Amino acid sequence: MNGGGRQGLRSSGATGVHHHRQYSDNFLDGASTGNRWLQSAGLQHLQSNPLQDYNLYGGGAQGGRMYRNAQRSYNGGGSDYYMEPSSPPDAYRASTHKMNGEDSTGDFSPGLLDLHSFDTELLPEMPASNAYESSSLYQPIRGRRSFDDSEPYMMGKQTAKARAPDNTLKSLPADKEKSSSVAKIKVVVRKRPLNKKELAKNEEDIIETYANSLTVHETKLKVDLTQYLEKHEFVFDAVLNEEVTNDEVYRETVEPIVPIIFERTKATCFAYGQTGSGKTYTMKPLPLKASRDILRLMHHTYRNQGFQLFVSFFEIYGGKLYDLLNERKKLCMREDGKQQVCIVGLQEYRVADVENIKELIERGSATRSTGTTGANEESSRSHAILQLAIKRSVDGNESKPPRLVGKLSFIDLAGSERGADTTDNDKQTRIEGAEINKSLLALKECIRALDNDQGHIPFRGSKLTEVLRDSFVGNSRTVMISCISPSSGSCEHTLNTLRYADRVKSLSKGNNSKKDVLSSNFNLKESITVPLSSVTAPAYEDHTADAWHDENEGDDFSPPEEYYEQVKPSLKKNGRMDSYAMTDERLKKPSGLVKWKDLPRVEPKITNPEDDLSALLQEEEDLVNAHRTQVEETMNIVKEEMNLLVEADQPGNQLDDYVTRLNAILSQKAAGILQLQNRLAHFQKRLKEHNVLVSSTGY
Ligand SMILES: Nc1ncnc2c1ncn2[C@@H]1O[C@H](COP(=O)(O)OP(=O)(O)OP(=O)(O)O)[C@@H](O)[C@H]1O
Repeated sequence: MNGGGRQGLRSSGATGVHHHRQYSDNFLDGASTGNRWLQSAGLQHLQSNPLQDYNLYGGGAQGGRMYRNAQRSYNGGGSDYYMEPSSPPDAYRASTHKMNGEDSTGDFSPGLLDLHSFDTELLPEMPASNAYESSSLYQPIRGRRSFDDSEPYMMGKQTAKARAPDNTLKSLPADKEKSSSVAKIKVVVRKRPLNKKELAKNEEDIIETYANSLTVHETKLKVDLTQYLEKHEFVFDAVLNEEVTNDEVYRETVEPIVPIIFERTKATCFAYGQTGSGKTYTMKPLPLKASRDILRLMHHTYRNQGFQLFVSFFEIYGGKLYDLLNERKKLCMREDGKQQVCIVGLQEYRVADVENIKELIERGSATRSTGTTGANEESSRSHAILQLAIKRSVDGNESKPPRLVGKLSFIDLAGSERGADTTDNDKQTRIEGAEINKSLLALKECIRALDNDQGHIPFRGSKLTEVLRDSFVGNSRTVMISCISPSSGSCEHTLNTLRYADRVKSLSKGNNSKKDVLSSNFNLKESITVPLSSVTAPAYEDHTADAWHDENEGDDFSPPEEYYEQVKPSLKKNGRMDSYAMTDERLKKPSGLVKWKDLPRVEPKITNPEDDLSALLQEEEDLVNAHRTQVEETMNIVKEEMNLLVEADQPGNQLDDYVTRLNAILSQKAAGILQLQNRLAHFQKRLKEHNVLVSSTGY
C-alpha cells in the first residue's frame, strides 16, 4: 500500500469529522427522527451513534480533493479528439405548429400553444456524405481516430472476459419476444486500468473482478497502526474488467435496447462515477454505435416505414441547460398541459448517415469540454445528455411533423464526488457541488420509483430528472454503468460509487425474490476483515447466474389489507423532519405511496396444522433472514440519505423535497419490517404449537 494513499485516507477522516460537525444540528435532528422511527418499528436495538455511523460513509472531503487535484492534472484536456466547432446549418423554423413531433395531440392551454411555436427546432436533413451501406457501418473510418483509440494503458493481470464474436447483425432481431425480455434496469460496473500516474505513484490495483461480481480490498489501520485488509464484495448484472473494450461494453449495455426503441420505448443509459473513472471514455462511443444499429434497422427491418432519426446534444451545468450543438446557447425547459417536457430552442438534427452523427457528436463533445478555461473541470461539473430520437411521419405523410416513437438518452454525469465539494472555499464550487448532489440523489429516487412501478415519479427533484421526465414514464429501460478506478488512492470514492450502484440494483423488482434478497444481503454484508499477511485470492461462489432481473419475475402476493401503511410525513417550516410515529390509526388502506410489491417476497408455503415441522422451521428462518435484510437495507438507506441531506444543506437548496422523500422511504421500509414482524409472530405462534423453542428476532 502506498504510504501517501494511506495518509490521504487518514487525513480525510479527520476532515470529515470536522465538516460533519458544522451540520450536527440538522443531522442529529434527522438522526433522532431515524431513532424514533426505529423505535416505532420495534428496532430500537439498532439505534446507533449517528455521528459515528456517518463518519463511516461521509469522510474524505479533503483527502478526496487532494486526490482529485492529482486526477485533474492527469486528465488534462480529457477529450479524445477535438474538432473546431462548425456552425450548425441555419435553423429551419417551420410554421408555428409543433415542430418536434412529440407525441401529443395539442390540446394545450393557450399559453402553451405559444410555447410550442418555439419548440425543438427541426433542422433540414443533413446531406448524407455517402449512401447507406450496411457493410460500411462496421469499417473503420479512414483518416480519423476511432472512438476506441486511447492512450496505451498497462493492463492488469486478470484474465479478460471472454470476447464475444461481433454478433451485432445477429443480435438485432425484429423478434419482439426477445426485445420485451430486456430488463427494466440493468446495473453494470466498468473498471478502468491503472493509469500512468497511478502506476508512477506505486498505487495498487485493489479491485478483483469475477464473472458478475467484484471485491474491493481496502487497506485499513488498526489503532496500534498495524494494517489489515477489509474486503467488500459486490454483485451486479455485469462486471467489466480493464481489458473489456468499448465494443464489448456496447454489446453488454445498449445493444439489447436498440430494437425496442422502435416499439415506443424510452431508454436511458448513464455513466456514474468519480472524476477520471472513465465515464466519458465509456459513454462517448455508445451513441455512435447505437445510431449505426438504429440506421441498420431503419434500412432493413423497418425499411420504407417512415422512421427518421434525430440527434440532440445538450448539457446541464449549474442547473441550467446549454445546447452543445448550437454554441452553448442557453435553453429553457417548459412543461406543457400534458406534462410533456419541452426544451425550448434545442436544436435537433435529422440524420441519415453515420458520418453526420459522428460529426455532431464530435462537435458537441468539443463544445462541452472547451466551454470554459478549465476544460476537464467544466466537463466533470456538467451532465451531458445526447438523445437519439426515432420519429415517424403520420400516415407516411412527410409534410406533417413526425411524431416521437422512441428515444435513447445517453448521459455522461458529472463526477459523483463533485457533490461532496460543499466545503470548498469557492462559493460557486459549493453551489455547483450541491446542485450535482441534488441531481444524483434525484436520479436515484426516480430510478427507484420507476422500478417499483410507483405512480409518482419524483422527477421534479432536479433539472436532470425533469429533463428526463419522459424517459421515466411509460415503457422505459435504464442502464447504469458505474465506472471505477482500480487504484488504492481512489478506494473511498470507488466504494461510494459501488454503494450507489448497489442501491440502484437492490431496488430492482427482481430482487424481491428470496434468492435475490440473499444476493442483496451478500452485497451489503460482505465486508470481511483479514490480516494483511494472510491475503489470498478469495474463493468465489457465483451468486448471480440469474442476476439479470426479469421484470415479470417476482409476482406480488396479496397482502392482508391491514398491512398497508398510509404515510403523510409532516414537515416543519425549517425543512426538518417532524416526528413520525406508527400508530394503529395509520394502518389503513393503500395510499399509493407504499406498495406491497416493494416488500420482500416470502412465499406463504404452509397453511394447515398438519404442516411438516422442518418446512415450518425453514420458513421461519427465511422470514428472519428477510427481516434482517430489510433492517440492514433500511439502516443503509438512513445513513446514505442522511449523508446526502447534510451535504445538500446549502443556502438556496430546498431540502423539503429530500426530507419528504426520505420520510416516504423510511415509512415504506417500516411497513415492510412491520409486516415481516407480524408474519414472524404468526409463525412463531405456530411453532409453539409444535412445542418448538422459538428464537427471538433480536439477533
Ligand atoms: N477503460 C479504459 N481504458 C483505457 N483508458 C481509459 C479507460 N477509462 C478511462 N480511460 C482514460 O482515463 C482518462 C479519464 O477518463 P474520462 O475522461 O472518461 O473520465 P471521466 O470519468 O469522464 O472524468 P470527468 O468526470 O472528469 O469527466 C481518459 O484519458 C481516458 O482515456
